[in-house]
Amino acid sequence: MAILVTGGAGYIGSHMVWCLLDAHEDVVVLDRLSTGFRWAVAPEAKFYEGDIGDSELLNRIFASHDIEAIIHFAGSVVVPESVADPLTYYDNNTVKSRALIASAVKAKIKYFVFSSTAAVYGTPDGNGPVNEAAPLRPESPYGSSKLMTEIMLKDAAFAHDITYTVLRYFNVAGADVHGRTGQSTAGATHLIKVACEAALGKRNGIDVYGADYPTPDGTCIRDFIHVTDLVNAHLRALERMRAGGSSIVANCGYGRGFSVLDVLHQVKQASGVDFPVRIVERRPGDAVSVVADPMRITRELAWEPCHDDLNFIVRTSLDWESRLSRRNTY
Ligand SMILES: NC(=O)c1ccc[n+]([C@@H]2O[C@H](COP(=O)([O-])OP(=O)(O)OC[C@H]3O[C@@H](n4cnc5c(N)ncnc54)[C@H](O)[C@@H]3O)[C@@H](O)[C@H]2O)c1
Ligand SMILES: O=c1ccn([C@@H]2O[C@H](COP(=O)(O)OP(=O)(O)O[C@H]3O[C@H](CO)[C@H](O)[C@H](O)[C@H]3O)[C@@H](O)[C@H]2O)c(=O)[nH]1
Repeated sequence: MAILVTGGAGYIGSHMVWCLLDAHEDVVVLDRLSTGFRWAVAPEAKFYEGDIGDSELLNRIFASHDIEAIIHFAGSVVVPESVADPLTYYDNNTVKSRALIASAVKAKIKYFVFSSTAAVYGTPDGNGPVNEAAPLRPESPYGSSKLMTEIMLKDAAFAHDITYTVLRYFNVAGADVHGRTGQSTAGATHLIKVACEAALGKRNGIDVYGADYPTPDGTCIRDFIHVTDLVNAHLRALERMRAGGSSIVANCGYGRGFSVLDVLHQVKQASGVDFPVRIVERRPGDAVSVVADPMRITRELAWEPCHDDLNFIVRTSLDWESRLSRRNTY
């Protein structure tokens, strides 16, 4: 049987594809290549270029492959973009996920893993780590669009014979330790990616969006998880469901927060480049501090992170960024 990876040409999805192939799984990828790249998909995976909302294409995929599970990464991922263009986010993340879930139910797919986000929590109460029972108060259309998909999945699984795992990612960063893939989107907005571009001279420094937040150094705090640990959690989720585990929602993070300035300090140290840092206005939609309580994933999925180290995360990101420069100058 095969695993269908939607968004498998994107940053996290392309790592998932390698991880599944390394575990000797058969992999089918569906991606419309809006932010992903065909070259990022491992050659051993079967690739379909198309949209998750195209139910005819999905029917063809289900007819051609014996799909056991769907791991659903495809979506639009930039928080401020969702604030500026909410309806596009609701369409791509919610409406099209509904179509994908409907196709999965119709085809009697057994297992579904969904990429959700810490953005469903908004700004958690207090400064401590947030667990899965915390109130769900997204502060951006991006977060709301993902929360709606979580709700649809829960209701669909109640009514139909499908088991799901919702993984709420905190801030994903780093790159494949073998250098096979990494974050490659041009004009990226993610902090570590932008900082690495600045370190390698691809940008003229970095803007820090607000240094007047109620945190020790005034900048926002995030829990950065290495992408390899993250995709391994998906593999654990699949194994757990295959062993009869019931539907579950789990945070994916390490449980430790770093401020924006902490991260920039690490990137400067690891690269040896003192790039310019400019403090500018706050960015709409940013929560102050978002750190995971990883208890559930550790316990239920027997997940053991291997790369809980900001310096390692930054170094693999820098390595990938250098590879990308060489690749683009071929
Ligand atoms: N990067 C993070 O820090 C982070 C954090 C939390 C959650 N997530 C979630 O993880 C998933 C993957 O994120 P990413 O960082 O790899 O983003 P990405 O933009 O690199 O990957 C998304 C992929 O989905 C494809 N895609 C988008 N809409 C599609 C559609 N309608 N049909 C088919 N393909 C489509 C894109 O071409 C791209 O290859 C997303 O669902 C995102 O919400 C990411
Ligand atoms: O050039 C930059 C980029 C980011 N930041 C700051 O760095 C922090 C992290 O920002 P990112 O854009 O890297 O990530 P977000 O926390 O906004 O969002 C990410 O993590 C979320 C989960 O917490 C979502 O899942 C989302 O998909 C993913 O983009 C924020 O305070 C942001 O204002 C800067 O100061 N300058």
